Amino acid sequence: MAPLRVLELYSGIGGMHQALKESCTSAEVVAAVDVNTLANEVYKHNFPSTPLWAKTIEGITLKEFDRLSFDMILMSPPCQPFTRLGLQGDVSDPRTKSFLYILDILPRLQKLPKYLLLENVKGFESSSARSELLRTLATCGFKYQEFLLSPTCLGIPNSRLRYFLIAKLHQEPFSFQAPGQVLTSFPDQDLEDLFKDKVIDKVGEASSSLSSEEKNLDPDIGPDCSSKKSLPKGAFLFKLETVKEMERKHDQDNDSSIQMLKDFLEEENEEMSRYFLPLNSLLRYAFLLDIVKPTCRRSTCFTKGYGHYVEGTGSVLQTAVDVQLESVFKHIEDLPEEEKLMKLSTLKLRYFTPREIANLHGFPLEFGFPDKVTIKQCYRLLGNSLNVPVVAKLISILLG
Ligand SMILES: C[S@@+](CC[C@H](N)C(=O)[O-])C[C@H]1O[C@@H](n2cnc3c(N)ncnc32)[C@H](O)[C@@H]1O
Repeated sequence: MAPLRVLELYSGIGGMHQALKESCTSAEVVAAVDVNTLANEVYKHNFPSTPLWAKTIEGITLKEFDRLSFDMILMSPPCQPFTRLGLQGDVSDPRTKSFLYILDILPRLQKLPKYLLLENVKGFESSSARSELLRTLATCGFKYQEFLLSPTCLGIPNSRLRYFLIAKLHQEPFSFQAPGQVLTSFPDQDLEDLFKDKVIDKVGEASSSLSSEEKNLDPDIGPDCSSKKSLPKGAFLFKLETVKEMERKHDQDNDSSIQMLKDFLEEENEEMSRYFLPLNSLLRYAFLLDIVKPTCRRSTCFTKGYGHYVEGTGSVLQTAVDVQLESVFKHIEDLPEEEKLMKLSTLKLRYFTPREIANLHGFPLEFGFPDKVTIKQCYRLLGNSLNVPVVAKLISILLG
């Protein structure tokens, strides 16, 4: 059989392409489209033979689309119009224009693609853009299924709750299809559970199977710390964390179905010193950081501001593994600044390296960044990207 002809829209650094490879599908990406010059350079570095269209999607004509004669669309449209802490401009946000253009083009194609996969943030499921998408899919005769999934459901110690839609044309419905419901686990994960409580009955309602962190987590910005700040002082055990949050973290760290972070970490060496948190950040933000050890089985969503903004952009790593976090933070607020800093420094906190984030995202070791890309730029690009094994599994389900 001829390889599937795949069109990758909003291709960024190529997370979708990587997932397609990992899914072992016989496929060829016939065009990858993105306007971001730097992302395109990273894409080219890793997928040199793929035709890269460095232009806006709305600049591609119907004729050009038709000429590509693709069987599948993989796409991650910009998320900002749908994030909870964003302005939620939805369809009126200019960044949604290209997506609406795709929806307009789709029914007019000479040959409709057989398959479609879309990734976006949690929040998309209750947007008007999603309603438009479903309307277009119905017009064209697609069967679809929606999901809200995090890498934790594949045993990966990273929260990155994302909306996914898979759709196929003129075929039998998916065997597990749950119309009008957003599934929060993969269909082969205990089917019984799936239909008992692992669905969102009405769009936008959080399912009982999501962890409390994932229910509250802002998909792009990370946990909302402002609510913690407004809690009465007595509610904090230490580090502005509620007992409930600490229990949740403890439970996650004891969940042996999830791997330990150490499996994803680079070896500590002198080079790592550049990832240590600057002292002023330590003093200012220590109470708000999500601090994890290599033996933890969790980390919060790494966003594009990681390494630049400290608060809520992703976990930091405690490399002094024998130091007790609780003892460092005990009564620390009563200490003079210098002593506070001395205590905090004993934790040896550092940022995860871009390679470590790429590992958690499931990019293989051979995936790399051109030398000219700075660390900050790597964080930005990775923060915009996706979890490869989650998408690879969805592609397999879609084609299965
Ligand atoms: C959420 S990111 C997708 C990242 C990608 N899946 C990856 O693995 O890196 C959205 C991407 O869409 C691109 N983009 C946004 N608006 C666009 C448009 N109108 N035309 C083409 N690309 C666009 C951005 O440059 C960004 O790289």
